[in-house]
Amino acid sequence: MFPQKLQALLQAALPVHSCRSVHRLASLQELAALPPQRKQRLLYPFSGLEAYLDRSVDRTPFQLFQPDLEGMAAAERLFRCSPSHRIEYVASAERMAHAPALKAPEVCFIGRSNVGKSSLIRSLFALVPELQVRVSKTPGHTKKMNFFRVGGAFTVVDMPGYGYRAPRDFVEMVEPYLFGRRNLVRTFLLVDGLVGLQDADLVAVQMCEEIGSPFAVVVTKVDKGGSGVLLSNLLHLQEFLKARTSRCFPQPFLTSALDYSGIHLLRCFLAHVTGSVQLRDTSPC
Ligand SMILES: Nc1nc2c(ncn2[C@@H]2O[C@H](COP(=O)(O)OP(=O)(O)OP(=O)(O)O)[C@@H](O)[C@H]2O)c(=O)[nH]1
Ligand SMILES: [Mg+2]
Repeated sequence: MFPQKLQALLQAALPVHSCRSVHRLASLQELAALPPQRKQRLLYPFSGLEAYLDRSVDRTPFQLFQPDLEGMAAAERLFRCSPSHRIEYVASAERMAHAPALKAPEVCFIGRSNVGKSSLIRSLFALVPELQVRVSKTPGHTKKMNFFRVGGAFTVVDMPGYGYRAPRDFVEMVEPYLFGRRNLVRTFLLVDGLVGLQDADLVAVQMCEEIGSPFAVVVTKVDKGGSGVLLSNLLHLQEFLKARTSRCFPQPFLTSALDYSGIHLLRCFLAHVTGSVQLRDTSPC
């Protein structure tokens, strides 16, 4: 048999789910072909809503994170694998004591079960399709803290969700991590754009404030449903954050794991807060 034919047969026999294909909007290069307005909405989803959201807010302390394309491209390079920069799953832990001893700056994603934590992380890592980040329609899917290494630059931690079908030992697992992990540089609290802030989120915000280190809010699933609901949830969120928090980054990050809105910006923010890229004209966040 010809070697090429043999290879083709072998490839046909490989399980097709071993590697996802890369979504076309996951890479900045592919966005160049989009109409300018669509590209702007995808890269800076907050900017289109700023006029509405900003009206009740004193602009002076309002800090927008709006890196240019060059900055986003530098961040994107960190989210691509190379032989000297491996992006990989490291370990899962049910207790802080079992968390891997990693020295790089760390960021973690918390939020209600089903809010889209794992999906968001999966879209951040979409340029590494062989990396498995498991998501599910069923709330309570992620049961442990999952650690992903981005070369030597930083670590991303996917947390189990709180609320409905949360692991019974959620508090014992997550609280010691949030209060005790010394290399944790930023906590991202996810809120569903269409559901808005829930009681359980208020407890999580309170906890983030008590931890005493900076955190940011990520609004998920902005592709879903009408913008009216999203807008009113955002106004409420913004008023709440302004009145009740002192550690939260004032700009919520609007994202969709489905159409990649805000994913490029969030990659850049992660790279920035972990000190992995230097951006022009951007103050420390
Ligand atoms: N339309 C839309 N659906 C999303 C988005 N992100 C997540 N989902 C869906 O929401 C459901 C839950 O997603 P997960 O990422 O597993 O949620 P999670 O927060 O990790 O959930 P737990 O692990 O159970 O805490 C899945 O059905 C996803 O497909 C999004 O941006 N847009
Ligand atoms: Mg999950």
